[in-house]
Amino acid sequence: MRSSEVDYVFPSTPGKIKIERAHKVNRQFHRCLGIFASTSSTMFFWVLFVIVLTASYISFVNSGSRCFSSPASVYDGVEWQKRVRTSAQIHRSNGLSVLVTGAAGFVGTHVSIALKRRGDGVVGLDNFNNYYDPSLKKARKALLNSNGIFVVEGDINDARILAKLFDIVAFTHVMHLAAQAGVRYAIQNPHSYVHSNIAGLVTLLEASKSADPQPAFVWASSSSVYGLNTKVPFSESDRTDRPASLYAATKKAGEEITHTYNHIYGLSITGLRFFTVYGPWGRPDMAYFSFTRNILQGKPITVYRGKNGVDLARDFTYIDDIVKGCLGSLDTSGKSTGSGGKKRGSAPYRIFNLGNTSPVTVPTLVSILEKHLKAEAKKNIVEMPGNGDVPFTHANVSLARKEIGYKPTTDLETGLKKFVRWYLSYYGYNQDKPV
Ligand SMILES: O=C(O)[C@H]1O[C@H](OP(=O)(O)OP(=O)(O)OC[C@H]2O[C@@H](n3ccc(=O)[nH]c3=O)[C@H](O)[C@@H]2O)[C@H](O)[C@@H](O)[C@@H]1O
Repeated sequence: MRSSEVDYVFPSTPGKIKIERAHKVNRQFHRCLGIFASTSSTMFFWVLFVIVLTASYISFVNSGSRCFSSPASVYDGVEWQKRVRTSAQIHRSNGLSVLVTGAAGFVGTHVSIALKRRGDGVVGLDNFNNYYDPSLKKARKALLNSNGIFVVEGDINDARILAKLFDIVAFTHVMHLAAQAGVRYAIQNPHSYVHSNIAGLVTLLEASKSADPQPAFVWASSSSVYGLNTKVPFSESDRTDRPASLYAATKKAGEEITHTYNHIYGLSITGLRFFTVYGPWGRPDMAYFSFTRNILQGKPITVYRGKNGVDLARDFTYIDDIVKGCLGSLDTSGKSTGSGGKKRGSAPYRIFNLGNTSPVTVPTLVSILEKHLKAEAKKNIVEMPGNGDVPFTHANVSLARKEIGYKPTTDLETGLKKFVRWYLSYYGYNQDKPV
């Protein structure tokens, strides 16, 4: 991969490559200088030296500042700090103060608003990357702002911004929803999964364990960790060592990584295995969303089918149920026990399935959409390609019910009706906004 491509894919990766490149330029410059000095007058040499050194310094500073998603000065402003503090303010007794990563994402937006509405303090963090249409993320940000939630534009890989945020606010909880999502996209861009779901996770855990007081940490794992399991429904104690995609592997790695931070530093950890979450303000890369767009535009949709003509099925879970699961997890998370890099006792480590408990096939999903959209889909049925998909998912949520009071209440028919209503109000029948 060319370096320009690396810069594009990883906008916030600390700029080791660039800094090294700047040093290399300096070294080459000094080598040339030696040759040049021997043949020129001292005066000319020093004038040239000062000019070139200045240019070299400016170039170095510029390359350094590009290495981070945002210059530090943006975060140091009095006005900026005031916005962070105001957004984090708690307006109920025993309320929480939550740092929500991926706040301008689908689940992040809904969870942030639900927390704010019940009087908790919320500060959002989002890098607004272009995995899917950033204008949808900007629209979600506007919605969050109108609910009194400030979303900081920054990346979970940027340790400086994280340290700054923990410096300004004593967060009681981190709700970590920022991730590279999507099962099949991992074939095209594997490194983006490692960058966000592993490197970014570790950077955020480092900041969380160093914070004083340490927050409790609740984060989004995925139903995809069950991989090639055939035992249904999926329970938390089932095997998760046979992932079918790199996406699933990074989520499984996240479960192991968070365990070490729980073990060594006493961070309270709750991992939530989300099962194909859908609903208003959803993700355009997901099947229910792209099918809706194509059906309305009269374009064909591709429906994958499993081996021997078996339909694929998903335990599609409505966003409002997921939000209840997230809030229930935050409320019951228990305290972290560490400070100054040492733990004082054991802290909770929990993993819960958040699913709907009633899988629906993909062709049924399509016919529900056809009904709500009053339009027929042009179906192109093909065998499921070997790109990371699993044939079915099905959640057992008894543990989540017992521990956090989770009880899904929205069936796919009802949830899709709400989604379609939102879709038409947001994009209109003519769909003049990009998706
Ligand atoms: O629950 C999860 O763990 C995962 O759920 C979704 O992943 P997925 O279930 O694959 O959701 P979709 O991409 O919406 O696909 C749903 C179903 O439609 C099928 N599909 C998808 C796309 C398409 O063009 N045609 C098609 O038939 C897929 O094979 C799958 O069976 C999310 O995209 C992941 O981020 C999340 O972690």
